[in-house]
Parts: sequence; C-alpha cells; structure tokens
Amino acid sequence: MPPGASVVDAFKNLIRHGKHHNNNQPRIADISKQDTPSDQPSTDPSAAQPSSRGLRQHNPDKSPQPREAAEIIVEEERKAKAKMPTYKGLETYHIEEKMGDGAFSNVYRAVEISTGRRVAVKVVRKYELNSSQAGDKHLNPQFKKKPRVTERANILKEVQIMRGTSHPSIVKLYSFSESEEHYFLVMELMEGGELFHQIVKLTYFSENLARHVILQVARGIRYLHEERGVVHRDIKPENLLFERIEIIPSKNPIHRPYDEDKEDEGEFIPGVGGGGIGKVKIADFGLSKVVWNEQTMTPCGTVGYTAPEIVKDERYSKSVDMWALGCVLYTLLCGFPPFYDESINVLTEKVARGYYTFLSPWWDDISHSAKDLITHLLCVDPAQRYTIDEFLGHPWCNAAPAPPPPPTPFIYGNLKEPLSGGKPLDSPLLSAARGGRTHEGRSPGIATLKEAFDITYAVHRMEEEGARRRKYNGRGGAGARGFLSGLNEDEEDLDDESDSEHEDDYRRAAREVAMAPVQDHQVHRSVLDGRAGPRDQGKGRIIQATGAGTNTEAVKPRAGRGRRQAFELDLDNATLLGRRHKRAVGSPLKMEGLRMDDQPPHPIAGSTMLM
Ligand SMILES: Nc1ncnc2c1ncn2[C@@H]1O[C@H](COP(=O)(O)OP(=O)(O)OP(=O)(O)O)[C@@H](O)[C@H]1O
Repeated sequence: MPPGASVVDAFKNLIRHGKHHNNNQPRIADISKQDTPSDQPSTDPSAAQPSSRGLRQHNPDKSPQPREAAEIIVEEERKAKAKMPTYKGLETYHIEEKMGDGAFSNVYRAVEISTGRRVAVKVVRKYELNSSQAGDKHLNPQFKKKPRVTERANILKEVQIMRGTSHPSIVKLYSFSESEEHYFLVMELMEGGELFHQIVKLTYFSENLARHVILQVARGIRYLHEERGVVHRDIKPENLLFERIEIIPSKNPIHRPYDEDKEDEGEFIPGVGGGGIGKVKIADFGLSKVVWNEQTMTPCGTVGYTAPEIVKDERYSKSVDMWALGCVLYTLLCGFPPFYDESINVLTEKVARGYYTFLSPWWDDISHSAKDLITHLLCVDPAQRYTIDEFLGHPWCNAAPAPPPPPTPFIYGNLKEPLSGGKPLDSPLLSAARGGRTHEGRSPGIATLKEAFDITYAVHRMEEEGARRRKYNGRGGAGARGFLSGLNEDEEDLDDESDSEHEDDYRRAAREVAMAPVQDHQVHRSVLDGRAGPRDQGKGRIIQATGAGTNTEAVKPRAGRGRRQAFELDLDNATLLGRRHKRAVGSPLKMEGLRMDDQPPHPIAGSTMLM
C-alpha cells in the first residue's frame, strides 16, 4: 500500500468508523471503507461495534474537523515523502512517491531530472534473503543473498513483452535498466492508479462508465491476442490503471435506494469518460505468455506447422483473459466479485464449477444485455466462451451511451423472497463478505478481496491449463509440455510432473496460502501465480526462498494465532454460495516465453535498453 494511500485509508477509516451498513451488499467499497490499514491499527474502541451511519451525525465530538484532517494528511504525506529511498543506478530520476508494490518490487512516481518527464518506476529486487540462512545472519559472516533466478527470467520476459507493444490501452515501457541489486522499469505514469481503488471510491460503475472502461481493456486484449500473440493472464482491477479526469457533477445523479453510499460518478462524456476515469491501460505483464511468434506468424515452439490441437490450445490460452474480462465487468457493474468465499476450498470449487449469480437487488437495475454478455464470458467451457472479437461484437459493447434508467423502487420489506430473520442480507457471512465488521469485530479488508481475485484467477488458470495438458497427453498430441512450455520460463518447472501431481501441487499451494503465517504471504502469491513451480512448493523450498517478501497490505495474523485461516473468515462455515441458493431473489445462474534470445546474457550493471 502506498504511504499516501495508507494515510487516506486511515483518514477514511477515522471519519467512517462505526458506520453501520444497513444496505448490506458485499461490496468492495464497503470492505475498503471498513478496512483498518495494517500499519495503522485502529485505536478506536467503537470501531468494532456496529453503530449508526455517519460519524458526523452520530459522534460529532470525535469527528476530525476538515482542517485538522487535512493537516494530518499533509503531515503524513510529508513524512512519507521524506522517507523516499534512493537507488544506485537510478540517479537520473527523482523519486517522489510510492504508488504501489508487488511481491518483489516497489513502484514509484518519479521525475526524470533532465527532461522533467513524470514517470512510474518499478524497482525490482534481484536478491532475497534466504530465510533458512536469515537466522544465522549475525552468526555467519559468510551469509549470502540468494539470487532469484526465476524472477530474473520473469522480469526479462515482462520487459520483452512490454517492449514489443505499442497500443493506447497498454502501459508503455520507456526504458529498462539494471544495477547490481535491482532492475528498473521506467514506465508511462498512470496518475489515477489502480481501477480497484476507483471501484472502492464509487461503489460500482454505471453501465456507460463500465462500458467505457471495459472497451478500452478489451481493445488492449484484442491487440495482445491478435496482433502480438500475447496472453496477459492476470487481468484484474489491480492491474488496470487509469488517467484521472475531472468529475463533472451529474445533473441527475443515479440513486438506488439500497446504495446510499454510492458517490456521484458525475456526467459521463462519450469519448472522454466519467467517474474520474479517462484512459484505462493494462499493466503488469509479469504473468503473461507468448502464444505465437509475431514474426513467423506461427505458434511458438513450432516451425511452419500448426496442428489443430495447437490452434485450439492458443484459443484456450486466450480464453483465460476472456474469463478474467468477465470477472472485471461483473465487478465494475455491481461492486463485488462474481466468485468469493471465506473458505479457499469453497472459492476454488465455485470457480471450477462457475457458480455465480446475478444477486438481487444489486443486479436488478442492470440491463439484460450486460448480463447476457457476462454469461458468455463466465462460462466454464472455454470452447463456448466468447473470443475477444465476439465480445467486441456484442450489442452491449456497441450500445450508444444512454441516460441511466430510473431506479426500481426498492423497499426491503417488498423483496420477493423474504430474507431470514427480518434482517435482510445482514448475516455474519454477508457482512464479512462486504467487509463490514462482524459480530466478532473482524473485517476481511481490501487485501483479502485482492487476494480473492488472485486466488480466483490462479485457480481458473490452473483448472484450464491443467485440463489442456491432460487432453494432449491423452491424445498423444503435443503433450503436457505443449508449445507453451518451451517459451515460458515458469512452466518449465512443471514439465516433468504428471498432470495430477501438478494439480495436486496447486491445490496444496492454494491451501498453503490460506494457512500460512503472514510472513509467507508473498510466497503464496508467487506459488499461485506460477512464478514459482509447484515442484518447489512440494519440497517446501518456496517458503524458505521467498519468505522475505513484504507487503504492507498482507493480512495480519490475529493475536494468539500462529497461522491464519482462509481469509481470516471462517464464519460458522457459512458461504455466500449457500446463501445465494437459498435466498437470491434474482436469477441464480449455474454456469456450469517469449524467447529470451535478445536478453542481455549477464546482468549489466547500469545498462539501459531504450524502448
Ligand atoms: N505505470 C504505472 N503508473 C502508476 N502506477 C503504477 C504503474 N505501474 C504499476 N503501478 C502501481 O504499482 C502496483 C504494482 O505494479 P505491478 O503490478 O506492475 O507490480 P508487480 O510487482 O508485478 O505486482 P504483483 O506482484 O501484484 O503482480 C500497481 O498495482 C499500481 O498500483
């Protein structure tokens, strides 16, 4: 979490603490608003207690005055900026602010000193302390840092892919360089940051705004799939960045009675945007794969030969992005993800079976056309799933921006199916899913939701790619190694594993994510996103090798517990799915390397590749 963000979140938390959600939808926005920043534990005793909405009305004595709050923010930002690091090899840039971080990297907003150009710089650590040695560090003067070989391959692949792209919907890479300790990726700056945070801010997007966003993403995907032979494999709101535009207050703000919290997203201006969102671009190619060679126009790993199963494999690889596009569109339109569960096993099952629903009342006012499009994306069978061209040809994508329909009058008591106990949707489960404080005072937090996305996508990739391997093996076709394995470094680790072992390893890895001590948090992301091989995981090496990763958003273990539970939310074994089956008012749906030839052969300290 960027320092600025933690301050803002802390402020939001301060002014919103004690807010009780009488709307009860499991929204990402609610989750964030209730989230206590991990580095700034709440000291407010009322924070764990449900209370009435709006601190200003209900607890005016404790409400920070606007000037006070502004001063706090300014002071915190000043402190955060003063702490900006300097990196050997990056002297030509002035680092201003941390914008984000990943497993082994930090992303900063910076200014190129010679030109004044504002950029984003991703600084990736080359070495990690080997945690098995870390304990001996002071005793053993021979202590060595461990080079992260797999990560080097991944970074170089990411760089190669970004270098080869030029599209308005793809974040540009300006230059790549490295020092002894770090890799530096200097990129186009997307001032708005992650789309994720804008969903948090606006609760959900109008259809016009959702279309504006998703079409830009889709055009970027089309370019990657059809012109570059690249599958992104990690399309999610965190990896979609935007350029900020001014919000022009709406003449007729949308108001849905069950969404009192929805901030006015402002007028939508066709061709420009709305909700503060202008251009949207795809970032983070760390998990991307090349599925065909753009020069020879052949699938990678083959020369002038394209067997039917290879063509199919290419299509199926791409279909992973289409499924993710469906998840993003679903989330934009309603503010919560299609697949979520407190238990990682249940979440895995839901993703694998494609269990999701258009939950009422939040989907009631959304057009049938949008739902139809989503059902063609979130279908389990990749052969049935829309391709990017089918997506772009769908009527919803081509509808002219229209004024929003008037909201459906909504009274809780008038729900077609009464919700249990006279407390509609106000269950520990849904409260937890939306991030409201439960009776136990817990909140899953924004990190949990992000992790839910990560796990959902990882499970989906695992399911589909594993299934393809099995199919080819069975047919004596391209085999488990397929054409992908030769080009994408991270798959090579898996090659001599049987398919079932492979899947078991992933399932084990997924379970590990849920059960690991917090310091291993990043390890599991790397296991799940395929940056580390299941083989490593099986030998228990990954945890040792990468346990030093830090993430300020990592879910903290609760006091007195050595290991955390799945998302820290095992509430009476209740699941959203279970409740949806019983209660959903709407229509529940049961849906069913790049070659590194031109990479520098050895690390070249201080070298720069200009794009
Ligand atoms: N070009 C950019 N402009 C603005 N912010 C950026 C940019 N690139 C990255 N960020 C911020 O930094 C975060 C991490 O970047 P990125 O996803 O590329 O890193 P990563 O190490 O690969 O992360 P992960 O481990 O999550 O995949 C992004 O989610 C975003 O908040």
